[in-house]
Amino acid sequence: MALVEARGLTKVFRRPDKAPGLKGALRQLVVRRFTEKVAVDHVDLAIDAGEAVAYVGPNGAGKSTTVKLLSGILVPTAGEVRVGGVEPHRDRIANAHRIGVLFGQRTQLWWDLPVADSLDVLRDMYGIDRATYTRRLKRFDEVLELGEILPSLGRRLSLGQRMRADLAAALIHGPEVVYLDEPTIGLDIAVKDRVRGFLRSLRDEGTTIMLTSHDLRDIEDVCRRLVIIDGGRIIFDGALTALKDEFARERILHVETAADVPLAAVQASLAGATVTAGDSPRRFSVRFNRFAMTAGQVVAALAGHAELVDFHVDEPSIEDVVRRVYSGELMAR
Ligand SMILES: Nc1ncnc2c1ncn2[C@@H]1O[C@H](COP(=O)(O)OP(=O)(O)OP(=O)(O)O)[C@@H](O)[C@H]1O
Repeated sequence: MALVEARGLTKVFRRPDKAPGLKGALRQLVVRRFTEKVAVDHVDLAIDAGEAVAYVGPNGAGKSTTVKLLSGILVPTAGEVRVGGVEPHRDRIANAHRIGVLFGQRTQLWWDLPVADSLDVLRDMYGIDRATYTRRLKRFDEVLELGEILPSLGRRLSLGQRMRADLAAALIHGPEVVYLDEPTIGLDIAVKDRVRGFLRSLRDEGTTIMLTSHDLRDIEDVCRRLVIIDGGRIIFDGALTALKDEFARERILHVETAADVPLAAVQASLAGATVTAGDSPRRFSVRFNRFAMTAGQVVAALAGHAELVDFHVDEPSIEDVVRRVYSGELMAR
């Protein structure tokens, strides 16, 4: 059985529909009207222990709502959810010991306490023994340079410092599953890299990770599986490489020639490809389907028009591919 399991998981929010002003308020007292928003719509998800899954989608897609359902903060409107066999919203305490949650936009540190005290409160709450606590803090310090921020009050931290402290707070009890929402937002490049390395090591030690990020480097570095949600529904669930392989048919050959070349003639010799002018008459690019023709064939066709000075082939980035799945241009599933 998967460690995290959701079947037909659905969350509908009801918001009172109130017209503005006193009249609207009075009318609402008499006839209560609501607008319903289906934030998560029949989501099926199974995550095995030790998997690292990226959970991505455009703004408002339903990512945070899913994480809140999985962490027991919200009660599902319909469907089932289990983490390690426990229904998170029914057994919040058992679930809290098992999971770690980081919401990039919110903190779980106490504003008026030094970070060290916040972590100490968590140590007490989770009943972590001193030796384990000290070992974990040492490790966090190595990766997150926690030592320097331990004496600072929660409210004095910069965004980057807060994120590092919050990561420590989310992981101090050694959770089996961690839900991380934008864990590298606001961090400088060097710290981002270290956090990613740290998440990879957690994954390799068997921690299950569900990662939400708009930074596709986070995803590529940490996760092998990608789940894309849009409009509350899962529109892709598979290996990152499968997404790339399935959809990244496109290759772009960038060319520089020794002499000006009439692009219409180039286009005519490359049926099925698209030729686009570059920033000079001797530079252009050819977009082609790598399953229909090879880069070698394209180069051979171009060599018939002019001497090639330089060329290189680009493949679409995963960011590009995901963007196209969102936009409906590439249909997955
Ligand atoms: N408490 C709530 N009451 C009413 N509607 C809500 C509530 N929480 C979320 N929604 C709506 O549900 C939808 C999904 O929101 P959610 O926060 O899960 O999206 P998200 O994918 O996490 O977006 P983002 O990337 O912007 O954080 C949105 O349309 C949002 O407005």
